Amino acid sequence: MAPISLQSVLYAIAASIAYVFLKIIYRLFFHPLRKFPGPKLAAATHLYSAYYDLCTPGLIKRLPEMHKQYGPLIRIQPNELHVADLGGYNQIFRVGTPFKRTWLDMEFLNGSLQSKETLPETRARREFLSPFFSKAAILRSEPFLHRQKMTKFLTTLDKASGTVVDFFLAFRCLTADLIMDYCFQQDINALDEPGFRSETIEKFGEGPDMALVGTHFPNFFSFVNKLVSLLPVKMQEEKFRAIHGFRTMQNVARKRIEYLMNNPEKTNSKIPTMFDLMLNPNTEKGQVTPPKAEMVADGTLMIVAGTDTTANTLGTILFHVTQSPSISSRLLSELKTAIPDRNSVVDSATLDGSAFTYTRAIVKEGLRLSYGVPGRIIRRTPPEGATFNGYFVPSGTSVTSGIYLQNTDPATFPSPFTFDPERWLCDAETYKQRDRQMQSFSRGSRGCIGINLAYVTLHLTVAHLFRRFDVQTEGFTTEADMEWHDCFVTTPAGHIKGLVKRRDD
Ligand code: HEM
Repeated sequence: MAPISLQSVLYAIAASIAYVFLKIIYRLFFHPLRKFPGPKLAAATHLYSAYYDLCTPGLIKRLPEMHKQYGPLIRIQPNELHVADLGGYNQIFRVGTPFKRTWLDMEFLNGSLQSKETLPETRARREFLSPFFSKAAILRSEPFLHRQKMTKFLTTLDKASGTVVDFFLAFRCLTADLIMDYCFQQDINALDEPGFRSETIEKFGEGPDMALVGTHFPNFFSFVNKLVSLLPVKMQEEKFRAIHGFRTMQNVARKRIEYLMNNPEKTNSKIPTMFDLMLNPNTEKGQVTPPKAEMVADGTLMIVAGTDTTANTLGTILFHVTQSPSISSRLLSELKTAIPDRNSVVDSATLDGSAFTYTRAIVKEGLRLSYGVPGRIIRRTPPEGATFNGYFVPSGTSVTSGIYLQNTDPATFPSPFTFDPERWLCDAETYKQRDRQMQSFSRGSRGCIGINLAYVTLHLTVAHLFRRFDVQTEGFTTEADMEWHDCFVTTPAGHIKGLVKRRDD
């Protein structure tokens, strides 16, 4: 083969530069989205939003300012618009929406519910899962699940009284054990690890760091993933710690599925797992058992989707409550009246009663300020296109609208960044309006399937943690530790830690 000449290399470089230049000219002056306002650099290249997402706390935090400057519908990528108002959000995410999800190749989640792009595929999978996540199903399992895990969590804290506890890890151990036990009737006993230092949880926690790299550079991300998968397993797990976390979770799910497949008589237990339901499809309804790899991916998805989100909300609540003497004393006074015996464990139905109104308001405000999945949840316009704010948006355009923006809308939530549970103690009509604006669990056909499980976990943890313990975060956790960046879920800069003291009364 003849050697490549310097001249050919120079031609290739010149051709690449010309290609990029022409592409930018096209995007700025001929692209169907050319008339939409926004920074010119964002319209010219994906690198604009990639820079803000990967090198700053996230593009999402710049969006309020950008909307103020350019209006309610702005171009934030060559082929992506961002919608600011609630009407636009509801249009994209409503029940039966024709907007398709955009899925990026992610090894551990391919085939899961979240990877389904179209509504019929989503419905088929959710039909299996929705009854499993219903409020009634979660309440049925509470004596075997939440009561036991909560008791373990509180006992460990009792033993830690007088010491500083890393609640970032403690909440993740609690939520991971709960979700795995609920979904698979097996967990990793993370709550048993001294100091809540579960190796799997710590490694798993590094997963979100890579999430936005995948969003901005999907081909590169997928290429690197494939290369990594060729390395010896030990090296993969040492050098890419999140992979070890994911594999451990996958193995727990796979083991359960294989056990049930080999012991079909066990799949009719009174408290079924999500896999029992999938392995016993209702053929009259046209249900079909998903392939094993997809069931494993769904198992992994539940842990990915439910662990950090719920733990982040608990961290947000712990920080704000412990930093405000007026909020913490009002909460404690409610809890002491409603749970006179410090050591008793009440059930979640009791927490729905009027004796716990302030506790629930705290959870609601914690959900608002922890933002769920704060950033751009990407959807594509349907073949017929769509109209936002009177402007036609052509078919196949990516449109996004972030939860962060909705949850901090100052018109609905005055002083939006202040943790103020009182805002939820309002008349029914105002509550409804604020609730409609808050999107922590998103909405519609792709809204959070784990919402009931999340609420039960949040109510029980907040009520019992604050009833039994005095936690002092001041001096151990700073505002800077709580500053988050967007990694698909919110990821705080530091760990929330606090000195735990057992209450005597
Ligand atoms: C405070 C806790 C939680 C918050 C704030 C939250 C928030 C969200 C949000 C915003 C979405 C929509 C994401 C999107 O459209 O891409 C979502 C989806 C989802 N959530 Fe949650 N979540 C929480 C807890 C849970 C729990 C406990 C589980 C299950 C164990 C769970 C399972 C899921 C699943 C499977 C989806 C994907 C649904 C689909 O694609 O159709 N979540 N969650």
